[in-house]
Amino acid sequence: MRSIHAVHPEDFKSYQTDQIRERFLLNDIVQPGRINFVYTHYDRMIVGGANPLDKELELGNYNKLKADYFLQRREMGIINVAGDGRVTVDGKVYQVNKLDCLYIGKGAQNVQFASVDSQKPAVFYILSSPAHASHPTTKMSHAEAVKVNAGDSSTANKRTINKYIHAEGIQSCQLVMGLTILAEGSVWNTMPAHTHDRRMEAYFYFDVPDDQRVFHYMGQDDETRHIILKNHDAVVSPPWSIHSGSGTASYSFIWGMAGENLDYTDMDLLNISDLK
Ligand SMILES: O=C[C@H](O)[C@@H](O)CC(=O)C(=O)O
Ligand SMILES: [Zn+2]
Repeated sequence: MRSIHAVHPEDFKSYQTDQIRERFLLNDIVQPGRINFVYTHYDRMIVGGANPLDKELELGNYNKLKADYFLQRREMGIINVAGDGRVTVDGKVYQVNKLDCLYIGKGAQNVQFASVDSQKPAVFYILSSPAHASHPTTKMSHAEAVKVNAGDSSTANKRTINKYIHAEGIQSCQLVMGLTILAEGSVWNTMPAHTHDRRMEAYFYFDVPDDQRVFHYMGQDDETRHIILKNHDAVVSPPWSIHSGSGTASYSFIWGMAGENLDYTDMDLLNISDLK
């Protein structure tokens, strides 16, 4: 499990393209037939992916966690972004199809990931943060997620925000998780932009056509930078940074946070006209 360390906003101002990519880009989490994780030092959020083919993939233990098993002191949120899949938690099987979410509470010891059809494999995006209590393992389908319509086609930011793990949804210790789908012809997410000093955030872009890219914006509001992402790339957003993107085509993305609170609406909104 690779680690990434936290970056100071003053240092970030001098970063060039390579350094921005090295410190924030998680481009290696989805690999065929593998399960991969990156340990971030942003609220100790672990970001991962599981792409099972013919064989199911077992959630392993990692030296870095110094735990008896992965979820001994952690909780986990999983969203499938591809073919039909199954997640088994301590012997109980959950059907997790595209855009469905499974929350696994602290204390679950055995977790396996499988694809229903290896020709159309599942891609499970995984977040895990430290947990102090055990909340029930809960599945929420895409249809059951709370939906918020945001933006407008006249500003190319019409999108539907789907909330799964949050204060009024699936209960957790600190994980907040959901996904946003851009309407056809809309390309801007999270604009107007915001920060939330109380929570880190990670974005994972999916359903980005192979020959298209997302320009993801980072940095303090008066000192922004961009990083260009392809399908299945994730990017970490420090608490001081905006996180917003514009694609060369429509796309979807999973957002996930950990930190002080579970309140989705705790955002410091920025004026577009103040961005630099
Ligand atoms: O803190 C919340 C997150 O940044 C996202 O939920 C924002 C988002 O999906 C959007 O506006 O499109
Ligand atoms: Zn945010």
